Amino acid sequence: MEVERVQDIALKQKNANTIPEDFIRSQHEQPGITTVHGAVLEIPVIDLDDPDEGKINRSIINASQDWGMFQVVNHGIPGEVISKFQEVGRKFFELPQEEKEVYAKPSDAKGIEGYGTKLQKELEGKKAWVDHLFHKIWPPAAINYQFWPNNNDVPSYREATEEYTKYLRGVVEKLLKILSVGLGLEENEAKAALGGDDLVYLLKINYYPPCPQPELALGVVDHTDMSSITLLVPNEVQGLQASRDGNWYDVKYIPNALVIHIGDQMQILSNGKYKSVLHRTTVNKEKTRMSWPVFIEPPQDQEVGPHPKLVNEDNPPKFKTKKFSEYAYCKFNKIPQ
Ligand SMILES: O=C(O)CCC(=O)C(=O)O
Ligand SMILES: [Fe+2]
Repeated sequence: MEVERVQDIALKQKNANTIPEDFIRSQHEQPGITTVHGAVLEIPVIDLDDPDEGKINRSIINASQDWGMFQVVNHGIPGEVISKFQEVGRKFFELPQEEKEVYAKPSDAKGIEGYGTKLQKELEGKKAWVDHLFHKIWPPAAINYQFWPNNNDVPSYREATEEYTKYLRGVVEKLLKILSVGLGLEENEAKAALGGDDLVYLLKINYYPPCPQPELALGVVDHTDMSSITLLVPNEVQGLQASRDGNWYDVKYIPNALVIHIGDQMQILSNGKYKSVLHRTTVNKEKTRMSWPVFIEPPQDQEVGPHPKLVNEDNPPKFKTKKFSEYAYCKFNKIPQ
């Protein structure tokens, strides 16, 4: 095995009560110092079953401009569909290490699908307290089943994940329509400009083992998602934080709610009207935190830029138009866009 998994490091450190040096963040990042506690500001929670549709639409549009993040409840995905989907993901991470390694991202493979741990070089010398499994879940032609835990390793993984995907697609369609109308476009125009029915749903399962010094470490470090939007379900352990005006706020855990992030491609499409949210995750001393973001991404060859109907002489484009693959390459390699 080339990379040491955080899950293994956590087991070794359990009795030491300390974390290895390369997980200790600099002071300006340490959650123990930088989190605003008892915050008055709260990320909006939106009821998708509210009889007042205008209110739902306005709340989503406002939250996307203001925070770039919100939670939705009564979204139509049954609680047991979410629980089963989460249970099979948890079962994967409970497999013996060598069985998980079968699904590891091959080091020479293009793309990011597979089981993995961020390499140090990607994080400027610091390590993040998290392992992950990435694989696509939609559309069917884009799926690589080699990265889905098979039935011998995790029974029902495929059924539970497909069931969740089916319901999630309904929520994605709904949100993209609302966001499109919020820009003054026809309801299908935002989706069409992002890749239409070729939009890729990329699942990531994050596994954050217990961390002896959670105030010094971070799970996923601060970033914006590259996606158009991201829909996420966490487990019950607090950890997600959003940044606003330079401060970090906890995103309250609400059972069965979906957390929605506006990602970079939606910010670009909207010419900056919607904000791609800066966020990060903290870890817990006793408990394992997990989360299941699904990134709704343009296909690799899709050109994305400010929508032509939103730019003119008075409103020049604030972002370049480029292929999603090129955007992703620049982001990974920290090349200015
Ligand atoms: O774990 C979470 O709640 C968020 C993770 C995240 O932001 C990511 O994986 O991009
Ligand atoms: Fe993220």
